[in-house]
Amino acid sequence: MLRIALPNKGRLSEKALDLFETAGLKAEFSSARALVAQLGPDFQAIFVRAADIPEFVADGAADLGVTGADLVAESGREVTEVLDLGFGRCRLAVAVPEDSEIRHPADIPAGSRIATSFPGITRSFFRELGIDIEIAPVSGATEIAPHLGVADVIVDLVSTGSTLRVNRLREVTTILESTARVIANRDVVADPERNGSLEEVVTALESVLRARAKRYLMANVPRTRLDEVREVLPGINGPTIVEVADSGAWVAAHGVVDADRVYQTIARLKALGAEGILVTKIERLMP
Ligand SMILES: Nc1ncnc2c1ncn2[C@@H]1O[C@H](COP(=O)(O)OP(=O)(O)OP(=O)(O)O)[C@@H](O)[C@H]1O
Ligand SMILES: O=P(O)(O)OC[C@H]1O[C@H](OP(=O)(O)OP(=O)(O)O)[C@H](O)[C@@H]1O
Ligand SMILES: [Mg+2]
Repeated sequence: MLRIALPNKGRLSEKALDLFETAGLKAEFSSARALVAQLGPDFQAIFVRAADIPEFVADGAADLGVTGADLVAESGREVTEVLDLGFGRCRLAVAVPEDSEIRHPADIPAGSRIATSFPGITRSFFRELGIDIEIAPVSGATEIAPHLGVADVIVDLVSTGSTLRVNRLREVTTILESTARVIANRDVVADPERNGSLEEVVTALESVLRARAKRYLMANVPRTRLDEVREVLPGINGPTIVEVADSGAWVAAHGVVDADRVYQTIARLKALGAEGILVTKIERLMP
């Protein structure tokens, strides 16, 4: 049985649980506050802080885990990244008060105090620039530090940028981009048996991610326009064409299309005389 570490709260927690559930691995808790759950028949989930997951996976306390790429980098631990989940997208940025003269990282004077909950990444970033800085460690709400006089500069996560704006801060540069990742213990990857189970989980998760980017589209189309319909609705191996009962003039065409091209595809099908167009989500998609 593989043990999977999932974030117990915060930005990644709900999306991770939802993804596993859609992939057929629903967490079964024994009680409301349980930090351990059965995950399908073959896996066990432990619920811990996202920041602790790289450590747990590197040490083998968990075989695999879901956490941010930022937290993996900050931990400095050796783990194998097996899948990019695409959500939890943010960047780790250097920011200064709006009215600061600083335009580039190189403008940051030696001796500056930098508030951050990413001391490891911040130190190595400024070491490479050859600027001596001092870290003011914080564990959240970093954006307030410059206004309290605790720091001149911050290094923190940015997604929409609204927290920076509200706190009258301006981004100077991005240190790294991050999304949620599945990471695995190196010994697990090297062990053929456990790697087999790991691959099973990854394949299931990938099938959900792939499906989320696609839609299944069905339409009744005039038989005489089938060649053109094939161009509009290419599907995986071309559209599926189904006879419509008692209708010689019409056939049904089914195909898989990119979610962001549904609108355009519908317009083109309509121009070919299509009727009864139906679009549905796909739960899982294995090529
Ligand atoms: N604004 C955001 N948009 C998208 N992803 C984010 C954002 N903030 C954080 N993340 C991602 O989620 C991860 C966990 O952040 P989260 O805020 O849930 O945890 P935390 O700050 O350690 O804990 P908490 O906020 O519960 O004290 C981050 O390391 C990052 O990968
Ligand atoms: O660019 P935005 O969309 O505004 O998002 C960025 C904010 O989100 C995160 O904080 P979170 O809400 O997790 O609070 P925290 O500082 O307590 O972790 C991050 O630390 C920023 O403060
Ligand atoms: Mg946070």
